[in-house]
Amino acid sequence: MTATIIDGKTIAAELRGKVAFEVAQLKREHGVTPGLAVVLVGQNAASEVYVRSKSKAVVEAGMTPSDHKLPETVSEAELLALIDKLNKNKAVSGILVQLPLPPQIDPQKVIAAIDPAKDVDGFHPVNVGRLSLGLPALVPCTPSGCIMLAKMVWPSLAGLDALVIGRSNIVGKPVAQLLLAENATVTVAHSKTKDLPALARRADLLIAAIGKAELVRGDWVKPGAIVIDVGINRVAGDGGKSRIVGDVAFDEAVKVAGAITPVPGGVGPMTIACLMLNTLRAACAQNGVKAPRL
Ligand SMILES: NC(=O)C1=CN([C@@H]2O[C@H](COP(=O)(O)OP(=O)(O)OC[C@H]3O[C@@H](n4cnc5c(N)ncnc54)[C@H](OP(=O)(O)O)[C@@H]3O)[C@@H](O)[C@H]2O)C=CC1
Ligand SMILES: Nc1nc(=O)c2c([nH]1)NC[C@@H]1CN(c3ccc(C(=O)N[C@@H](CCC(=O)O)C(=O)O)cc3)C=[N+]21
Repeated sequence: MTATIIDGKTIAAELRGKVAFEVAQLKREHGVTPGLAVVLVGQNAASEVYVRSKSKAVVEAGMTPSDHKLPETVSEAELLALIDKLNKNKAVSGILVQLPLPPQIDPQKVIAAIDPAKDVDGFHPVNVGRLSLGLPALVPCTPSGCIMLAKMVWPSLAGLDALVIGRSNIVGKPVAQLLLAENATVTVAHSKTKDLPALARRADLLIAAIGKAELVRGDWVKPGAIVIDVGINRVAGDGGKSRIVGDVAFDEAVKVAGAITPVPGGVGPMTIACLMLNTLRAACAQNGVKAPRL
C-alpha cells in the first residue's frame, strides 16, 4: 500500500478560487477591495520568489497588491515609519513583513508595530494570545494550511495522537495550538527531544516543521499515519541545479503513511491561499462586513 498524496496545489487553487468569488461579492455589495501590503527588506533570492508568488495570488484574487522593497541597510526606525503609514492607509487591509529581517532590526518590535487587525501573518502578540485563548483571531497561514490539508483526508482530528516537530513561533507553536483546538492530543518535539524516532512512531498525525532535509525517515512513521511536511530545504540536484525537498524522506514515508503531503506542492501553496483568506477576512472585519465561512 502506498499513501494518498495530498495535493496541496489543487486544494490551494480551490481555496483561492473561493476567496476570489467572495472578493468580487465584497466589491459589488460593499464597494470594498481588499489590499495586501508586502514588505521585503534586502535581497534574498528565496524571499523574492515568495513575494512574487504572493503578489500574483493577490491580483488573481481580485485584491490590490502593494509591494515595498527596502534596502538591506534600512534602519529599524525607517521600517517602523513605513508600517505606521500602512497601518493608517485605509486601502491596506493586510500587512506582511517578510521574515527573516537583517540583524539591525528587531523582528518582535516590527511585528508589534503592525495593527493587529491588519496582521495577516497572525504573528502579533494580540493574535497569538487570542489564538491560545480560543478567541477569534487572525491565524498564521502555514499552520492553518497544515490543518486544512490534514482534514482533507481525516475530517475530524479529535482524539488523534499528533506530533509536531519544531517549536518556532511561525509554525510549530501555532500549529500545536490549532491541533489542540481540534481536540487532538498534542506533543511538541524540538532539538532537545529524546528519542524522536520512537515518539514519531506513536503519532497518528505527524507535522514536520524542522528545516532539516529529509530528517524524518520512513521507519519513523506509524503505518497509516497522516504526514504533513512543512519543510522547504534547498539541496543539490542533478546537473548542478538545486531542488527543494521537505523535512520528510518522501520516497520512504510514502510507503508507510496513510496520507502525505509532497514538497513542493503541499503546504507551500496552502500558505499562500490562507494568506489570501486572511486578507479577505481582515478587509471584512475592518469594514463591518460579516466574513464568509470558507
Ligand atoms: N511551506 C511553508 O509555507 C513554510 C515552510 N517553512 C519551512 O519549514 C521549516 C521550519 O521553519 P521554521 O519553523 O521557521 O524553522 P525554525 O528554524 O525557526 O525552527 C525549527 C525547529 O525545528 C527544531 N529542530 C531543529 N533540528 C531538530 C532536530 N534535529 N530534531 C528535532 N527538532 C529539531 C528546532 O528546535 P529548537 O527550538 O530546539 O532549536 C526548532 O524548534 C523550514 O524548512 C522552513 O523553510 C517555514 C514557513 C512556511
Ligand atoms: N512574514 C512571513 N510570513 C511567511 O509566511 C513567510 C515568511 N515571512 N518568510 C518565509 C516563509 C516561507 N514561506 C513560504 C511560502 C510559500 C511557499 C511555497 O509556495 N512553496 C512552493 C514552491 C517552493 C519553490 O519552488 O521554491 C511549494 O512548496 O510548492 C514556501 C514557503 C512563507 N514564509
